[in-house]
Amino acid sequence: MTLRTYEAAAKGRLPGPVWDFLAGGSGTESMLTAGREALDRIRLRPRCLVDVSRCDPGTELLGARLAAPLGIAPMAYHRLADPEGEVATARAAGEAGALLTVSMFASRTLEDIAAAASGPLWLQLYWLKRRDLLADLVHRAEAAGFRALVLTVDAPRVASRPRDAANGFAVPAGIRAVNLSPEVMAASHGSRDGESAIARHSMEQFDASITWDDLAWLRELTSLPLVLKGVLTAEDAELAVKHGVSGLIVSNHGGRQLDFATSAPECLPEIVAAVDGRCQVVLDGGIRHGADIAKALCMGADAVLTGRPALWGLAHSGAEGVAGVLRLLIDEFEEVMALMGAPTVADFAPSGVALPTCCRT
Ligand SMILES: Cc1cc2nc3c(=O)[nH]c(=O)nc-3n(C[C@H](O)[C@H](O)[C@H](O)COP(=O)(O)O)c2cc1C
Ligand SMILES: CCCCC(=O)C(=O)O
Repeated sequence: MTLRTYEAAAKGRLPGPVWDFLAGGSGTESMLTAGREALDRIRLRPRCLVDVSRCDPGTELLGARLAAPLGIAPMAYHRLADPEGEVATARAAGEAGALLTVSMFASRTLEDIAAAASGPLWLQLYWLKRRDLLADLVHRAEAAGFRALVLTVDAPRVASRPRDAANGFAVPAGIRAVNLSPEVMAASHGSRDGESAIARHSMEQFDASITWDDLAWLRELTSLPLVLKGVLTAEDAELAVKHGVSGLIVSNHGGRQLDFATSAPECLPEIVAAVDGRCQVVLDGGIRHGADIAKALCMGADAVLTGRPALWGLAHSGAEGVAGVLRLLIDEFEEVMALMGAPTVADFAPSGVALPTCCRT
């Protein structure tokens, strides 16, 4: 099996509009390839005659032990890909020793997901106008043993996504964001020609007025560490650190938000430099090979998240498929460690990559 085989199988199994929702991007879809192209242009600089008879891909992220610097990015509605949804994903992530970030729009309850998980869980939030619902989710996540909150900051609204608009995409009736009340999620259901229900819902329910000052409200609710997802500039990384965040996820939202943005791998070096060790940094978007993990670590990331490949695995064969996808990435990463002369994650340094000019600070 390769990731391509999982992808082809998922495409074959899923209804066209669901596939388009998973695979698609915003605007001209320029960002579906931009980050990937930047990653491909980064070359590895291996060292030789290093003892690599034992390679240990293990690491720690916000105090949690991981089998490798790898996690699953937050994605809404895993039940689109498999009836067990996030419960299957959580089992697989636990088995692989990877982090799972659960979307606020998960299609299984936080409690069921936590019961199936044996590894660390983070909960992702969009800032809803209904702050009482955010507070409820945060408290439930704490009680269920989630380790961190991820606030997605690149989506004051869901961007225009031409495939979803053309399909009049709506979340199918049998699948719901069960952690939120049906009234608040109603606009996500019910197809209308030429319009994405997901985008309509976000215009109705997301609070697009929040600013840095509002983070204090979230921080006062909980002692869980706060991670911001979707930061793409040194300026915002600096502000985030000043506001006491514990981590940043450098991300283009898988090409689904701002079209023509600087891509996440291009921004990573400037963000790592701005943060200067004051919080953890995670790269997300287009991670498709173990070598991508090595490249991210060399540029100063602490870990990476992979998105769509987990859903391909889920559509292919449920928990087993997700575990297969994670195993592929981790096995490839271990091989890259050996061939790079980097037996531990700490051995990946800036000198391990030759960066194209687009990725330089
Ligand atoms: C189907 C789908 C649903 C997503 N849902 C969310 C979400 O609920 N919250 C969020 O912060 N990001 C969401 N994302 C973005 C991912 O977290 C991540 O940034 C992106 O998928 C990573 O790129 P990759 O798919 O190329 O690995 C979603 C992405 C996809 C493909
Ligand atoms: C309202 C669901 C939005 C999830 C999503 O598709 C994304 O963040 O890309």
